Amino acid sequence: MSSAVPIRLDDVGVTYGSGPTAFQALRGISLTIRAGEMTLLLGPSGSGKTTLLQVMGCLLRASRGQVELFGRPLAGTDAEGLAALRLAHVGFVFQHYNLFPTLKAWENVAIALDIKAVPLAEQRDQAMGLLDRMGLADRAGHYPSELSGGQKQRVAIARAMAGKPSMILADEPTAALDGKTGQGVAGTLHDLAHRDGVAVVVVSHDPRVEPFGDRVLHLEDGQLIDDRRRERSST
Ligand SMILES: Nc1ncnc2c1ncn2[C@@H]1O[C@H](COP(=O)(O)OP(=O)(O)OP(=O)(O)O)[C@@H](O)[C@H]1O
Repeated sequence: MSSAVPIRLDDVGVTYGSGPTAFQALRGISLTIRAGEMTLLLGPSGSGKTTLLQVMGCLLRASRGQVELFGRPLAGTDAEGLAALRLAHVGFVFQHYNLFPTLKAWENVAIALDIKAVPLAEQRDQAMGLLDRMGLADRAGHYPSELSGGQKQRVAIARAMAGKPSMILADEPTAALDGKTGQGVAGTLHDLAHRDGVAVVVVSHDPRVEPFGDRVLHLEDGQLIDDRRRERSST
């Protein structure tokens, strides 16, 4: 894992559209995301949380300002270069899991290893190891439809971890889960930050996730209005 800062943004703006319908979704965001901690991104609907996560994950280019991933400026990096950076550094977790329904749990994890060109023979072992870590060893041969929401989200987290990413970006990972299950998933993400040194960034509306954040960023109208660090996580 690189020792450089995972993500640095300097005066980043994102404008959707152009002309009279142009909309500024992000306005002058400057921040640094650190490894080994879980950063929460909170804010009202439409405040720009997903847009900011997409910029961090190299899915969306900033309209202005500088973005650096592990010390490397993204300006001037072509689409292929951005895709390579994503593959090397970023794992994504989504609200609705985005698992392949026709693949078993371990195959859903292994597919991320396949993209990373891990030899076939090792894919199953690595996928099983990750599922074991998520407490899902006995569910490895099940299809997503046979898993609970929390189990599906843990498979999705195992898949996100499969490429040994330096950061995990999660968009509303607990929104579809009941309270206790959501807290369990938030705890898992917190653990990945602290035990594996991964930079975890979680967009959430879910107040139950808040205690798991080491740092809480508040966005409003595309601007960062608050940036607080917790002394100690409650987990
Ligand atoms: N592709 C797009 N084209 C035009 N406007 C967009 C586009 N994507 C997002 N927006 C607008 O940009 C603003 C920020 O959207 P974004 O999805 O980042 O907010 P959010 O804080 O994640 O919202 P939510 O909590 O509802 O998911 C919103 O007003 C949204 O309507």
